[in-house]
Formats: sequence, C-alpha cells, structure tokens
Amino acid sequence: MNICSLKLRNFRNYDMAECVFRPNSICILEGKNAQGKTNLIESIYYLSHLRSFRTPSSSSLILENQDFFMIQAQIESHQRKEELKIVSMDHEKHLYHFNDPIRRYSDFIGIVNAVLFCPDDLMLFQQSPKIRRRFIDMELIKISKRYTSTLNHYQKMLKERNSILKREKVDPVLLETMTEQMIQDQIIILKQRVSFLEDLMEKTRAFYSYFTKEKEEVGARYQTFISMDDLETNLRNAYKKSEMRDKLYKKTHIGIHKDDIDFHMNGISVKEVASQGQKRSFVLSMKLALCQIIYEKQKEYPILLLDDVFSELDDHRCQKLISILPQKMQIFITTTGNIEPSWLKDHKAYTIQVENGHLREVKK
Ligand SMILES: Nc1ncnc2c1ncn2[C@@H]1O[C@H](COP(=O)(O)OP(=O)(O)OP(=O)(O)O)[C@@H](O)[C@H]1O
Repeated sequence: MNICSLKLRNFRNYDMAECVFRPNSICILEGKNAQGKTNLIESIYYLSHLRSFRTPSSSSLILENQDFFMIQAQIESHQRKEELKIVSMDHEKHLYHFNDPIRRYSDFIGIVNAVLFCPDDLMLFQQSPKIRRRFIDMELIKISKRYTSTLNHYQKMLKERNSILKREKVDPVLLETMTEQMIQDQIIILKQRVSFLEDLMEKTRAFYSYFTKEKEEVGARYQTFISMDDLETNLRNAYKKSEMRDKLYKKTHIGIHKDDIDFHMNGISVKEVASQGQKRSFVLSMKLALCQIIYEKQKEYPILLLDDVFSELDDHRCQKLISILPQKMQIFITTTGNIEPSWLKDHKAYTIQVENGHLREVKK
C-alpha cells in the first residue's frame, strides 16, 4: 500500500500543504525541531485510525484560529486507486471515499493501513492495561471485520448488563440473556487476541534477535480471568460465581474489558528489567512483526511511520533496522538530520525538507 499524494488544510501547523510521495520507497522527513515532521506523520496515522496518537481531542489538531481541518489523500492499494477525505469541524468528522460520504467509522478505518512507531510507544510497558488492550484492539480492528463487530457488540452488551444491574429490581431473564451474549462474544475475542499475540511474538522474537547483539528472549503473555481450555464452560462458571458480587455492587466485575498483556524479557516483566534501548528494540521488533502479519493477511505491506526512531539506538541497531526494512514497503522516517546516507544504500530513498509547515523535496 502506498500513499501517492496528500493535501492538508489547517492541520496542526500546516495551513495549506500538498505533497506527492514515491511508492515503495523510504521518505526521509528532515527538519529542525518543531517544524511539522511529526504533524505530517500524524495526519497519515489519522487517515488510518481516525484518531491521533498524541491527543484524544480532534480540535487541538486544527490550526490555531481556524475552525476545521481537512486531510485528503490518494492511496494505491492492490493496484487500485482510492481517494479519501476527512473534514473535522465542530467536534464532528465527515468522511468521504471518492467524494461519497461514509457514515460508519468502521467502514473507513483500515482503508489506509499504517503502522506507527513513536517514542511514546515505550510507555506501552509502563502504562495502564487499558493502553495495552487498545494496542491489540486497534491492530485486530484493522485486520479483522469479525473482530471489530464482535468487540462493538460486546461493549454494547456490557453497557446493557451494567444498566440492568443498576435497576432497583434486577430482571433475571434479561441478565442471563446479556451474560450469554457476552460469553459468546468473549469466546471469539479471546481466541483472536491470544492467537494474534502468539503470532506477533513469534515474529517479534525473530526481528529482535536479528537487530540486537544480545541474547535476551522476549515474549508476551495474555492475562485473562479464566483458563483458555473449555472456554465456554469456564466463562459460564465464572459469571455464575460473580453474579452475587455484580448484583451487590451493581456492575460487571469480570470480562475481557479488564484483561492485560504481560510483556517480558528473559521471563521477567519488561518494565522491571529492560533498558530504554532494549524497550525501543522490543517495540520496534513488534512493529515490524505487525507489518509482516498484515502482509501475510492482506498480501501487501502497510505504510510504516517511524517517528524519531533513531534517538537512543546505537549505530549498530540503526543500521540493522534499516537493513531489515522491506524494500517493497512505503516508509516515512522523521529526523533532524542524523541519518548516515550509507545506511540507505540498499533502499530507494528521498528526502523532504520540512520547514515551518512547508514541504519541499531536496536532492541529497
Ligand atoms: N493546532 C496547532 N496549530 C498551530 N500550530 C500547531 C498546532 N499544533 C502543533 N503546532 C505546532 O507544530 C509544531 C510542532 O510540530 P511537530 O510536532 O511536527 O514537530 P517536529 O518537526 O516533529 O519536531 P521534533 O523534531 O522536535 O519532534 C510546533 O511549532 C507547534 O507549535
């Protein structure tokens, strides 16, 4: 998949910008600090995920003193051209595919498939379980329509179940119906999450051992409230056991909305043992593994966005990283200018200078 062209209006520090990108190449976005390199990456990420990776509020993406932003792009996917447009104003997003309005976000997410690495990803190991669940959900949403609809349904049923529990008199038939639907949804969600994580870790280990010299063994364990064998019976028993407590405190205490992922290195939790460089290598390996999974499932690579990837990596790891980037993948890398041209010798690469919200291709 390639993004062929991008138009921005009032997005962050871009009042009006247009740029053409080369397919299956590395695009180096070079510029001094605070010029708009990450903002550009953010606009491509937004096309893919309909949310920013830096802020939950769409209004902070609008250029100061303006009342809307627009992102427009031409995408090439499976030899087909796609035209996408997002206009965000008054806290609402208006989505268009070839100028036809799209009402459901889930019909838009995934048309552009972008995988991002940014320095804040290292917080994945530190932050709350919600962030780790969101990580796995966002990736599965992009590759499985069934996962998306089941997760949406589960969240609806969970809300319903909680509202039933809050009533003065709890209707036992309604409660059982909701619980049963949640059980069926969770069987699908749990199986997909666990198998996705296994696949992701198998590939992550291969990348990690390639671009680090050390011999650490990295992995991840999915942590849920029941054992994974005979899921249906285990789930039913768990909900039966929790019913009294749920009724007493008027909310659902168990479910996949509380699960977590334990990332580990040599069997010890990453947040306890890993150095910054090791965490960075682990996350990067995971992102490359993700690209590989997407390639296997969709027969084309996603767009890879690498924001400030080289700080804190030693030269050996930087070179290794570039050498394992697939040549058939479109990649955007932001830098203040610390990329050695020799690292890029096996790739098609070009440089776009980013200066105060203006883009200009430069010869290197
Ligand atoms: N809504 C907005 N309106 C106007 N300017 C904005 C808005 N949001 C961010 N900016 C400006 O964008 C600039 C930051 O851009 P960006 O985060 O892309 O920097 P960068 O080029 O990646 O820099 P660094 O190398 O330091 O990471 C800052 O000058 C900031 O003030």
